[in-house]
Amino acid sequence: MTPATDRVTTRRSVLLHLRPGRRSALALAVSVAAATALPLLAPPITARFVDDAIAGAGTRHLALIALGYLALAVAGQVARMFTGWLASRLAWDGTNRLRETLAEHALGLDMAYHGRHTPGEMIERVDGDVVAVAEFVVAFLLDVVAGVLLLAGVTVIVFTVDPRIGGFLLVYCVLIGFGMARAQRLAVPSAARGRAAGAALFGDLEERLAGMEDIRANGAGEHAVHRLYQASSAWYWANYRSGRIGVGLLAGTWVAFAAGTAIALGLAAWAQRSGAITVGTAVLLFQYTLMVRAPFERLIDQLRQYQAALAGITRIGGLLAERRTLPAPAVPRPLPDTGPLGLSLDGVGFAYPDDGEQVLSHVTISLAPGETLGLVGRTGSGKTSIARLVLRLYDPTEGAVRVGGVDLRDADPVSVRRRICAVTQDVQIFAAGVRDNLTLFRPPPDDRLLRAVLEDVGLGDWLAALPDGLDTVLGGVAGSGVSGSGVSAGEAQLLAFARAFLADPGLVVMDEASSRLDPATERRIEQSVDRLLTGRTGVLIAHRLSSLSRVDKIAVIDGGRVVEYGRREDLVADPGSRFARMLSMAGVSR
Ligand SMILES: Nc1ncnc2c1ncn2[C@@H]1O[C@H](COP(=O)(O)OP(=O)(O)OP(=O)(O)O)[C@@H](O)[C@H]1O
Repeated sequence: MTPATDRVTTRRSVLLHLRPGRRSALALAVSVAAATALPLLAPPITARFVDDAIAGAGTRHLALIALGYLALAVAGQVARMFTGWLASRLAWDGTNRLRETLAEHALGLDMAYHGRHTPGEMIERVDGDVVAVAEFVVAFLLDVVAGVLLLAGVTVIVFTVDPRIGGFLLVYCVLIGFGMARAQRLAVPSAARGRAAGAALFGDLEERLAGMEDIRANGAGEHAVHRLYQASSAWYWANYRSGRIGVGLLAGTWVAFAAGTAIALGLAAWAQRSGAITVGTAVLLFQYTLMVRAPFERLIDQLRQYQAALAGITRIGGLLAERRTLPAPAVPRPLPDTGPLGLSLDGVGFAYPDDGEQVLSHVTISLAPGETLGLVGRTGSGKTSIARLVLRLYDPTEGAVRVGGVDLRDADPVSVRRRICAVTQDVQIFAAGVRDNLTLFRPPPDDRLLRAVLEDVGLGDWLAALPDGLDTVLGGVAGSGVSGSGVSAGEAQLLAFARAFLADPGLVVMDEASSRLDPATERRIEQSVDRLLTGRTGVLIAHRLSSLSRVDKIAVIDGGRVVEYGRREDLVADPGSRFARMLSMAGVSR
């Protein structure tokens, strides 16, 4: 497929989401036709009024014509308002469908994709671009379709009244339309640059806000403000350039219209003088010439929205065309439905797709169902990367990761998400009720079970202190800059354990919290870790060597390789082992 046909296909796939139902489309077509036809009937009434007035018609007769004109004007306005209402309702229905598809698609994309795009950029795509498209669809129906129909109607009528003036109007409309189409080609890329600069600014802003605590604590405020200044300035200049093009186009059309109206008026006056038409018909022709101006002006007004929408549709299409790099298995195999799951990594090698740099090599580890493994190693050694492979956020570039005897590349993704659970140190608390925060928006089990789980992880008193119990809306982690009903870092960790207990997985991957917690919370977390690992297979990325007292096996990772691997008690008993040396250096009792 060529890039051009590719672009057409992706645009079509976006527009298909916006297609209304048959009945709505019919209602819209009728109201657009009425909103266009009614104003076209007005000039003949004015012409009649002028001719009858010149011929000396009575006041009553003229008043009736004037009333007819008024009724027509009101009916035209009503039709236009109804079209506007219907068009925006249908556009929002369509764009909501599109937003849903986009959000679902984006959530299904790999971590590799999300690593390349900031959350702010995704928000701009799923919301900003979709809004631009919605606004354009409304404008397209009201101003573009209705405008083009009106132009066609005016030309046909003027042709039948006076073919010479009709011919002039046709040439004039074609020239203006051609000029605008050329101008649009000039304007679309500059509008696209404006929106891309906007997306970059919002992406930056989102990242800075999310990292507020680190930025403040490390005195990086000045740098952050400078980056924002650069992004805002790029946005300003991109918009300034596209605005300048828009203003230039508007000025150009004004001049073209003034010239066209003057010529049409001259032609009408000449035709009337030569006796070909009446004064009323000359007024009618003049009115029709004026009518041409409004749709063209609205068209050029919409050009900016059209550019934004076209650029938006292209980017939305690009996002929809984005495919997972993790291939779906041809015949998905479910992981064992119950009980702990065995885990084996056989000769695993891995490089992140973005930079292709080898971060893991020849990693071979195996855990029987119910066994637990502690991963230790310096920062950047590859522990998190191993965890990501076990969660199938990426596929290994060499070797295989098997869970419950099933190669994760062949495993049914639904059962992978159900049977393997991650407890990370970066716990996301959603601005939602406690219930939804525990079940992650899945249908909640019985409240008694939720309370029991919270009690078990040591959050019983916390729940009792909440104003609305399980219905209390949480807003964020304390100190994260997000307002909310006080969830401390420790409580957030405990909530993550409660989530894991509710999910009841067969394999748990845990990234131990490296942040300092008070001793009481730390004890509660340790107890929760113990209970969560009981009867389950577990991989624990430990930042404190003392946490490893509970695991069966230890793998010491260095530079992406397993440099030591064995049963914990064997390694502890061997004074020459790296692990034993690490324990003595850290002063941790064995
Ligand atoms: N998304 C990514 N894209 C590219 N490279 C990455 C990515 N994440 C990590 N890396 C690189 O992979 C290597 C291993 O990182 P990893 O996060 O697995 O180490 P770690 O042992 O978990 O470190 P830490 O203890 O600091 O969390 C590092 O060199 C890191 O820079």
